[in-house]
Amino acid sequence: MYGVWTVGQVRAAEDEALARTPAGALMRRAAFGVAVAAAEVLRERTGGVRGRRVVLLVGSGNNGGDALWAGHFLRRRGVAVTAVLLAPDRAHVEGLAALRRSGGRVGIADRADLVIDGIVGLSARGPLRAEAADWVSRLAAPVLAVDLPSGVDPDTGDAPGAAVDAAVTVTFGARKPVHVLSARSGDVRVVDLGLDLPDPNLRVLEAADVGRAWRLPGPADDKYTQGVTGVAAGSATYPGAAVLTTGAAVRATSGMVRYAGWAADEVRSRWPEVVATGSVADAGRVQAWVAGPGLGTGQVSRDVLGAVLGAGVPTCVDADGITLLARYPELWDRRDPDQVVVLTPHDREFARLAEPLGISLGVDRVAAARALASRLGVLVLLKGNATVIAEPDGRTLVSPAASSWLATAGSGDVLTGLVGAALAAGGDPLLAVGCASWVHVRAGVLAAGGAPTSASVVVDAIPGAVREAVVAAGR
Ligand SMILES: NC(=O)C1=CN([C@@H]2O[C@H](COP(=O)(O)OP(=O)(O)OC[C@H]3O[C@@H](n4cnc5c(N)ncnc54)[C@H](OP(=O)(O)O)[C@@H]3O)[C@@H](O)[C@H]2O)[C@@H](O)CC1
Ligand SMILES: [K+]
Repeated sequence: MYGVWTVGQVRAAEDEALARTPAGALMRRAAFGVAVAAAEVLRERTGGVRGRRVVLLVGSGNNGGDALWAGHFLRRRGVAVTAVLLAPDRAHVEGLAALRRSGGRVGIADRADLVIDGIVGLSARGPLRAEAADWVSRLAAPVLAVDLPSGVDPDTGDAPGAAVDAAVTVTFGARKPVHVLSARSGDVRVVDLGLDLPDPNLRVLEAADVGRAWRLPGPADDKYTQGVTGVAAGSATYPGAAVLTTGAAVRATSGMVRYAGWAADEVRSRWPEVVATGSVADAGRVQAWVAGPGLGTGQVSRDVLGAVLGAGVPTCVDADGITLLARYPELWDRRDPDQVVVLTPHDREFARLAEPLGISLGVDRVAAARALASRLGVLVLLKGNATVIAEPDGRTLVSPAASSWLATAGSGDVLTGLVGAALAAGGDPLLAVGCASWVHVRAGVLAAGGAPTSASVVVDAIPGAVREAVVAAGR
């Protein structure tokens, strides 16, 4: 698990560190880290360092100062360095002097093996200004971003205009939200500045965390004790949603999965291990229900959702289930107040539910997810390229922006099944949902293997993803 801190938190910690270190020392440490990473990228991409060409895009602040100092360190390793000053009269004085001392040039960029983006860092506000945006839109070489990709908001990951698409970002002291919320950050490396940081604002699960938390069968377990997942999904029109949601739960645990709904025949024929019935009332005992994918929004679907919410176990509500909750808020009265409810909306479903409550999605997805979680007293998993999982008390996990292979039909149904299985297995619901999301992302990557994939293949990749996590945890 690693933490993510807001710009405000990092600034405060940096101020304290600046006060106890000699002037310029933190910047040189940061810039040295940039130079080391740049040399690595040059070696990986061109086979060497000496004689390679690096262009620095230098803005008016300390981010530009970092780039200039990094240019100075790269010059010492025989790299040809050219600095493009976007605000020549405000360029960092010591950094520019150091670059010039070591033989770096200032001028117009020509061909580059690597561009170092020092346009703007933590003081970034709004879209890039015209000249910077123009440079960014013409970039052809791979980019190493200093602290964060310019053009992306540090706290929300939003890119309101032209923005750097970094291969690598070297950040300082701590990861900030941009590094997990925007895929434009590329591969993120952190240079330690010895900052004294408070509790993180967000947390990110890693393979070993998931492997430690995932429920594995022990010698005393049978099919019931590992947590039975109930699935109320699918309809005559959408039997596939039932098959995918149920399948994800089947693949995620060795315990039992029950299905209740109109697609019982389809589910049985694809997953013979599932106990399938026509209604929630006949389904038998489960430790968690999932409801919603392909369920429909008619009166019967409404009754199904009410039955699930009142069943006295944790519930995950997705897709049509969310639409029903938005349309018929009285369904909340059916909820067992002692049981956790997880909602897994995409943006439109989020808006359907949140806007009547005065909560809009906007660019700050973390704030929006937290607001809805707190307002409804539920756990909200807001799907997106980066997935945000917020609890009513504010604890928040993020599954970082990664590959887009999971943007495929039925992918959400798979996630719902995984969440159900993780909830049924017990433990801290936030951790359970975070683990389900991690497995979903990883299964998506394994299923794709660099080429287009589909939800059924993602379902089949779930055991491989769980195995990776379990191995990482040394179990
Ligand atoms: N503090 C520390 O301990 C350490 C800090 N370090 C480094 O300092 C960085 C923060 O530096 P910083 O605060 O000097 O500002 P920075 O981000 O370079 O911005 C420069 C100026 O750009 C402008 N600008 C704003 N928005 C813009 C836009 N959209 N498009 C174009 N321009 C825009 C705005 O100037 P304005 O023109 O508005 O006057 C702003 O002042 C941090 O990210 C890290 O790299 C490291 O050395 C480690 C130690
Ligand atoms: K930058």
